[in-house]
Amino acid sequence: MTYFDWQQDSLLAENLSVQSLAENYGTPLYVYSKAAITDAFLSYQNALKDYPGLVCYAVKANSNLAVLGLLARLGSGFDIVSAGELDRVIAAGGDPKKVVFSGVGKTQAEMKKALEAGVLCFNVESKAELHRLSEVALSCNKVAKISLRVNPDVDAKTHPYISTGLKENKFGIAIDDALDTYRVAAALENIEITGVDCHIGSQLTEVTPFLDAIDRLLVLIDQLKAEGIVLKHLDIGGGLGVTYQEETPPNAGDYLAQVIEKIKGRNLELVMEPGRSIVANAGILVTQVEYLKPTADKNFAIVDAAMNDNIRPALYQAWQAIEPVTKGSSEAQAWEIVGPVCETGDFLGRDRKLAIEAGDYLAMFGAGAYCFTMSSNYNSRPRACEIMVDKDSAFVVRERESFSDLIKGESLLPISE
Ligand SMILES: Cc1ncc(COP(=O)(O)O)c(C=O)c1O
Ligand SMILES: N[C@@H](CCCC[NH3+])C(=O)O
Repeated sequence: MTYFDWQQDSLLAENLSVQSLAENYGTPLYVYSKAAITDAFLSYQNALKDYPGLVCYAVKANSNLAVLGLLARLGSGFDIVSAGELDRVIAAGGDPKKVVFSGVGKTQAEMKKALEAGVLCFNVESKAELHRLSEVALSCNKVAKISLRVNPDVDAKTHPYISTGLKENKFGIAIDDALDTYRVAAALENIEITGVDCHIGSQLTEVTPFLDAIDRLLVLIDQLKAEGIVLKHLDIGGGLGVTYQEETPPNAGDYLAQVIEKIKGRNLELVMEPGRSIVANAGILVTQVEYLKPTADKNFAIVDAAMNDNIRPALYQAWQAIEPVTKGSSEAQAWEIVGPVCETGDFLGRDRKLAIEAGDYLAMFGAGAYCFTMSSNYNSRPRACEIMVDKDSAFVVRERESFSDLIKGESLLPISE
């Protein structure tokens, strides 16, 4: 099923006209499809029907409460990287006992909060973190369940900024140090070893790097077993890619079938942390063309969304499809789709062949993941409104920010003579 589809010349979000949504709610506007999120989650969940496992949606991809609440009701667990994300999960009705806590820089306060909430597991990324976690757990009389995030040194073959499993990356514990670090963990107070974890990068379009990483972890799991450290779960992280342009990533079912084939018979519960593959193609960013500015060199279409709304093109040269939401009859030309922000890098798309006029609405696809969550107020731009569509209904799931949101917490200096 397609969730953003064309009916004659008009783009629909489920059953609703995107043009009408833009007119009603204003732009820039994020539009999410409830059915798209549900189906993407269920493709993971269904792959686990004959194997014990837990899908822990990576909150960082899209942390809107409505998204988290929807996934919580479907039975999802969550992968978090901050106390703020834990608070969001709880506020959305998620179960902290299904939460894994990742991240290289957990503070003492964050550890305490997560211990008190009773999270399922801490994915520990260094020996120093292990010592700190033991101290914090001791001080609040809790036992911290842990897995070590192992950096298996495999090439995820993705953009260098979103590759995390090579030894030069800051993430995880080098595979060669993992055994020793588990021995340290086994001797620490208030620490219970429950698993092992790896996350080698994001937007992977092949299964091989995942399987290579798992092979390395299985060797480690056997070595640990020989020392009497028996792991209950294997967390394979997130990272499965999506189609933005012409990528052909495997679907979740095929990917998980290969993972399960590799680990079956080992009595290991499977944990995973997908983010992008659940929400990316469940969202679009709708923007209006403010001005057309043809120049001798290039044609610029200046739109009302900018790098502060979606920084992916500026940050990773990411390509996301852009189309007018109502197809007109004007002639297609190549346009640079740029925002109003005062940066040369403020572009959403380059050299796009489009038939557009000032006032038209454009949809940027693949905008459900790592778009709103990485948005900012740069240039004092209020963040966009987010809505979720469910068949024939639309719900505002985050209001457009106002000037008072922009200056919240700020104050003028007292006047001194
Ligand atoms: C530890 C961890 N888990 C899960 C994810 C989610 O990854 P993705 O959105 O690529 O599925 C990330 C982000 O890459 C991550 O850093
Ligand atoms: N923000 C990145 C993904 C980062 C993954 C975080 N571990 C993107 O938009 O592609």
